[in-house]
Amino acid sequence: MANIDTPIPALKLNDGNSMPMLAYGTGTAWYKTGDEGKLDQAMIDSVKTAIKLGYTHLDGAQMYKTETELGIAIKESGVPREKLFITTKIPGGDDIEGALRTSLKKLQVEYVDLYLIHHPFWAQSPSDLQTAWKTMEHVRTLGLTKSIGVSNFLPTHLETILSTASVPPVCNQIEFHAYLQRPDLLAVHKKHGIATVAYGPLTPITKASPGPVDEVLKVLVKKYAVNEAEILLRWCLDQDVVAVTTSGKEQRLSDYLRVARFKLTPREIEMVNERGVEKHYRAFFQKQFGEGDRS
Ligand SMILES: NC(=O)C1=CN([C@@H]2O[C@H](COP(=O)(O)OP(=O)(O)OC[C@H]3O[C@@H](n4cnc5c(N)ncnc54)[C@H](O)[C@@H]3O)[C@@H](O)[C@H]2O)C=CC1
Ligand SMILES: O=CCc1c[nH]c2ccccc12
Repeated sequence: MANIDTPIPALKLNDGNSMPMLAYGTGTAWYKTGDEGKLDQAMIDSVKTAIKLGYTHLDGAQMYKTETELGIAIKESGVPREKLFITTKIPGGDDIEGALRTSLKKLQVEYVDLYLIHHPFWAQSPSDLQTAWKTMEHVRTLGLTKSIGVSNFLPTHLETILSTASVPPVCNQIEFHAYLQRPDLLAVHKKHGIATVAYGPLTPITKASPGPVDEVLKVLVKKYAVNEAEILLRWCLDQDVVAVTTSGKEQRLSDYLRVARFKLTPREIEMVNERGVEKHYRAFFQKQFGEGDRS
């Protein structure tokens, strides 16, 4: 039974669909480096726990090699398909329709809610991205996904696909937290009505700890009687950014849901932002961005 007394808000997307603003991720903590066929029962149990607690937005990817586990958990949860928001991602631009059909089989669903191009770094030329985006539009028309979007795209990649797109991406899933605020990229999102979806939202208290936002977090933790993670997740939501987090610990998953119960003030968001820009930290795709790049 769901333990949410206050529902997680949803964000309206530019194609009219809605996305729950807190997601459970099946990548970090769960992705496999080895044999995809070896089932991870701990992950299945954790996804079922998350769904039981009230998570409806589940973030997957072909690259994580965990779509089969995600599919089993969804099926065993007993929650009707239409109550869930399921995302998965294709790593590159080859055979997008075939890759999506394979993902759907593993996920044991007829359609996903959101299909993303995981990153743009495989493309050799702008036309590679444009061709891939046309195929994304095609799989949406076929009804294999309700919405289409991208991940880890920079302004130049977005402008490239937008210049030939019939349907714009609903979102760009990016690393986003107090130490990687990416104002230029978010301005492009805003200009085109593209939602920002944050992965790595807890980085300031995990990989990049200690740091300059710690003092502000301490004050806000006391004021709202929650923990640091919840402040960081709420900091996303209060800037209209969807947060994708994860944990194998039921208590943490349960705690995160308290984000629905409070709001930060504009001044509190600003305080986190002001201290956050004092430090730069990128956990993912460092090689592709290059040392010290802040975009
Ligand atoms: N599109 C992309 O390229 C990427 C997408 N993702 C997606 O986002 C999801 C979440 O990514 P993360 O970086 O893991 O998000 P995150 O920054 O929310 O970190 C979650 C991790 O922090 C740990 N944690 C939580 N509270 C903690 C505490 N107080 N102390 C120490 N550790 C704590 C959790 O156990 C979990 O392992 C992934 O599972 C995946 O679905 C993640 C990375 C890249
Ligand atoms: O999506 C998160 C980051 C990432 C990029 N490549 C891989 C491969 C396997 C797991 C995670 C990732």
